[in-house]
Amino acid sequence: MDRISIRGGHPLSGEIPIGGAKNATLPLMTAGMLTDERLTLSNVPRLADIDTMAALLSQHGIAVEPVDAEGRTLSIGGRITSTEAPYDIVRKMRASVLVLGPLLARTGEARVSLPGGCAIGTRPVDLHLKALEQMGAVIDLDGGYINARLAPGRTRLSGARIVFPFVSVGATENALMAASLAEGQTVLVNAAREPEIGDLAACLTAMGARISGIGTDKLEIAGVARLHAASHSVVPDRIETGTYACAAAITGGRVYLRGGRLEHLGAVVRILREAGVEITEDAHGLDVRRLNGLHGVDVMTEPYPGFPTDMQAQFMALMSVAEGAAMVTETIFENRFMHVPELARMGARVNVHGASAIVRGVPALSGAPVMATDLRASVSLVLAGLAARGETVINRVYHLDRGYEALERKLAACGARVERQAG
Ligand SMILES: CC(=O)N[C@H]1[C@@H](OP(=O)(O)OP(=O)(O)OC[C@H]2O[C@@H](n3ccc(=O)[nH]c3=O)[C@H](O)[C@@H]2O)O[C@H](CO)[C@@H](O)[C@@H]1O
Ligand SMILES: C=C(OP(=O)(O)O)C(=O)O
Repeated sequence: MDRISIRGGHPLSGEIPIGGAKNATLPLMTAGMLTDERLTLSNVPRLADIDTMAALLSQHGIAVEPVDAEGRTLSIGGRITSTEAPYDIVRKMRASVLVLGPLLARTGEARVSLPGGCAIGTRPVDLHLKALEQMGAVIDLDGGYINARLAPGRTRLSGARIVFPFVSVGATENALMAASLAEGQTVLVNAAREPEIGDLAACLTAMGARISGIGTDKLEIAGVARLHAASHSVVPDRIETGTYACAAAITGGRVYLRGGRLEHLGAVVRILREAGVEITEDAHGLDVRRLNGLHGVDVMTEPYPGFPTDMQAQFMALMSVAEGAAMVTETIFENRFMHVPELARMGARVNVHGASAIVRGVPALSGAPVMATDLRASVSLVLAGLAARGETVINRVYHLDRGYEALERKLAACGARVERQAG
């Protein structure tokens, strides 16, 4: 297995290109199942998760073909030939459950492996299932699979008023896609407002869907009988942007994040500024630098526009070298502090009490061999390694490859001493 080796202590300086968002691309690819015509997606990041989704779509009979040499523009299309999403693919990536709404809407049936838990939490899909049941699906769970079909006598899903008891990004996406082809009006109340939802809604609109309330927590969808071909450019990755902003800050450097957008960062900008990071925007990206010391700032993860859980680990790495203390509270996932013991091995002082961690900043971290069990935890160790004295070796690089394209090349181009070692 590959490893990443970092020799820390070099302020980053230079430019980092921000790619399209993984968490926008995955649902956008499943939206390609909503029509027999072609959906062309550009600004697609080259990531392991995108390959996994392409493999899943091809299992359903949908071809995902690169249009350009680099594979950043994908053409998605074909007729659905199988309505089964097998365990072997779904277990690799939870976002696979996003085929459920499109399969049901298009064919009236779906058999999708239950995604199961993962390192960060149990992550049930009950809200996805309830929403689809309210739209006329009959669902049972059997042998680890979700078996879904239209209720007897129905030929299409039907519009419904769906009130989510709490915010779920994935359940909002599945319901939004299903509602686009349902008969009649659907209202999604307490819908997720993440920029990736807005991006999906914009793409569906280009495909002929009738959606209002985009960007708010109440989406109204007037179902249409069919959707058609469209082209869509994927929104820039706000989590990649925030991660590299933390990289600049933790090394005391300055980077230009080409393609980064302030409007999508939500609370991250305010919190980073409070911590002593300067962020300015121009027409093409963000200039991020740390002028003086870092200060401890408390954060609590929340649905967008609050501070994202996908930035919690990176921010904790930053706080581990800030002056003073910071309380980091995780409210979205019950087990998202796996980076804490690894950061502690590098000299960070962190105490976890239930859903909160108290981080007491230290003057310096020291390099160590580390590993993590999920994507953002892994990248938080990369950030810590960039700031630490000596060498840090990060194992289980495949987690990073799920969500960070060319991580070591992007960092090395800004002066980081980082390399991938084939294992
Ligand atoms: C591919 C993708 O976009 N992944 C993101 C998406 O995951 P994902 O869509 O899985 O996250 P959700 O917003 O659905 O999860 C939020 C919370 O709701 C719970 N829940 C969710 C659905 C459900 O049916 N029942 C239930 O209890 C989850 O366990 C979690 O505690 O949003 C998360 C929260 O911003 C991010 O961390 C993930 O990076
Ligand atoms: C948790 C994440 O992804 P997923 O929902 O695909 O596990 C993430 O992107 O940080």
